[in-house]
Amino acid sequence: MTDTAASAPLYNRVALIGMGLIGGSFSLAARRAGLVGHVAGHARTEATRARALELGLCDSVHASAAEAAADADLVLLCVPMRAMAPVAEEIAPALKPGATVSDVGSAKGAVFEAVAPHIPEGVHLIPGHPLAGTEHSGPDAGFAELFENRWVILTPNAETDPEALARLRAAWEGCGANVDEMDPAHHDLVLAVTSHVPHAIAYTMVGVADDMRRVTQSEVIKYSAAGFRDFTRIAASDPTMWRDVFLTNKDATLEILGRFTEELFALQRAIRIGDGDHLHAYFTRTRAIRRGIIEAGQDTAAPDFGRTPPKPGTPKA
Ligand SMILES: NC(=O)C1=CN([C@@H]2O[C@H](COP(=O)(O)OP(=O)(O)OC[C@H]3O[C@@H](n4cnc5c(N)ncnc54)[C@H](O)[C@@H]3O)[C@@H](O)[C@H]2O)C=CC1
Ligand SMILES: O=C(O)C(=O)Cc1ccc(O)cc1
Repeated sequence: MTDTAASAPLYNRVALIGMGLIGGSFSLAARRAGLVGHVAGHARTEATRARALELGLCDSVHASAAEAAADADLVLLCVPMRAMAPVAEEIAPALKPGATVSDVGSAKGAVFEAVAPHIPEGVHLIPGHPLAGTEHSGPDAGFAELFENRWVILTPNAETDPEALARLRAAWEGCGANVDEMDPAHHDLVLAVTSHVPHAIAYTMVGVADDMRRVTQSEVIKYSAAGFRDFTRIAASDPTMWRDVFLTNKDATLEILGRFTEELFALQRAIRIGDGDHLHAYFTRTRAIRRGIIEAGQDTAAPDFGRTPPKPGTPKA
């Protein structure tokens, strides 16, 4: 990263539309690596704008998203999924020819559908998704190390300008991420399996436990083992963000939830009829999958996916 810092920034002016966990983390990482020049930030409330300046997430703050986007070389949409379309419509007239518009939203088909109609000729739209986050939100949640050794998926298409794509890829790599490209529909299915449905399960399980708690008082929380505590962490994620994820990745989520429910019913039946062979065979298969992941060295994201931000001044590992 020292080399990058010494060279010219990849983007002279960046507009961050939304300065919460992901927008704030991108800014801290990109500024630390010298990848960006001036960062103009937009947030809806005066309190967030003031806090973002205080935390050094941006150089200037703007009450209007269009004002922040004006003259920017990169406009990064870091808002909840269903805010993408209104924001794109608002900034469209201000976009500079040759600029890149990207985003960090958790579903990719919906972003393209919502944003592309507003993007003027000569502006490059390259949707993206960092597979990194925590259950925290808002400007104080951001930290520069969030993307280190995490995947960022970009979803370009046949018309995407190769130079604009290479520059965006370099920006995320400069933030410490590994970058892959994917078709948006494939991305949405993969993420439904690996992130969206697991969140739905966590939300449901915590809801069930909460109902139980009314019967057992505090026992559910008091005696919960690590698995359930992880569920409570995930279920503490931002309700607006996750409402939007499920509503905008509807088809893939319903497809995977359907398959999940079928498997769950089969498991439920095996327990009811005492089919130990079914249970044993199922658990043997899933254990082999986990071991395969570890043996292939692909378990890099798991141990601290929801790690807490390092304290200011903590030396980098
Ligand atoms: N939280 C996570 O772990 C991850 C989130 N994402 C995606 O990143 C995006 C942002 O998420 P976070 O940074 O976690 O959220 P956040 O809640 O921390 O920040 C969102 C920002 O958007 C602003 N905002 C909300 N609605 C807006 C609107 N209608 N117009 C303008 N600004 C608006 C908020 O004021 C805030 O500054 C979402 O699309 C989410 O799906 C992607 C990867 C991980
Ligand atoms: O905190 C966790 O466990 C996460 O799963 C973070 C996360 C949330 C949403 C995404 O689109 C990507 C990553």
